[in-house]
Amino acid sequence: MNAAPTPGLLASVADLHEMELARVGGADIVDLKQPAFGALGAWSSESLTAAVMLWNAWEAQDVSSVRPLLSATAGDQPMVPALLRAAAERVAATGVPIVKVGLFASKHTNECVEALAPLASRARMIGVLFADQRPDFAILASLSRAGFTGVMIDTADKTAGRLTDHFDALTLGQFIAEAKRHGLMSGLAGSLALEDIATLAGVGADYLGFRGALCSGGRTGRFEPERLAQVRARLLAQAGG
Ligand SMILES: O=C[C@H](O)COP(=O)(O)O
Repeated sequence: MNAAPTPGLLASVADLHEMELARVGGADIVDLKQPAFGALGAWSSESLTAAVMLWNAWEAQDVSSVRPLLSATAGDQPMVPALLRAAAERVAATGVPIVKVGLFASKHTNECVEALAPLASRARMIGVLFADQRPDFAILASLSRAGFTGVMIDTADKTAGRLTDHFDALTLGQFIAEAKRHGLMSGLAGSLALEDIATLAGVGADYLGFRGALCSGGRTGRFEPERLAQVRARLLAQAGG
């Protein structure tokens, strides 16, 4: 059986300076998230607009290297269809190419996904599930029907352990296989640490997402280029087998 391809590295950043550090450090996806505002804390529209301008400038400045993808989180929103749609549309309106929307535990998840379908037809949307909220993976079919680009598992309560404390590699591999079956790009995140890479690099995810592991002083602390370099080196070393 062929080994799973090496997952890409998603680095969540809290400001434009960290955005540059993530690019220089080789992140494959630069994810605009304000960790001080929760699991999927959102940047302001003005900051997102500036980030899109910087991202476009990268394209113009350096055509030799591959520009990282750019995503942004829509905030820890209540699972009310109209509110979730408005939050996602605000982010998409700034020109950010990939919008990450948190699907927190709720009886209204399917309604929320349906409410996002019109936006998913014109913007690349990623639905974020939360391992510490025991998500129902049946939602993957709804995300696919609604036109979502991808799905990821993260953790909502950053004091309640890492992703690998909630799901083992076998379960995560089944989630990834189900996402692929539904044509969804897949990501794993949730207080991931260096030592999680060996466990997760082979489960077939398209990317692994990091924030806490990239910072000194925890996820709301200082982004450290050396930490990003360590995570990237560990990922690439896993590729080498
Ligand atoms: O999508 C990736 C998340 O930003 C991971 O953040 P975290 O390391 O604080 O759980």
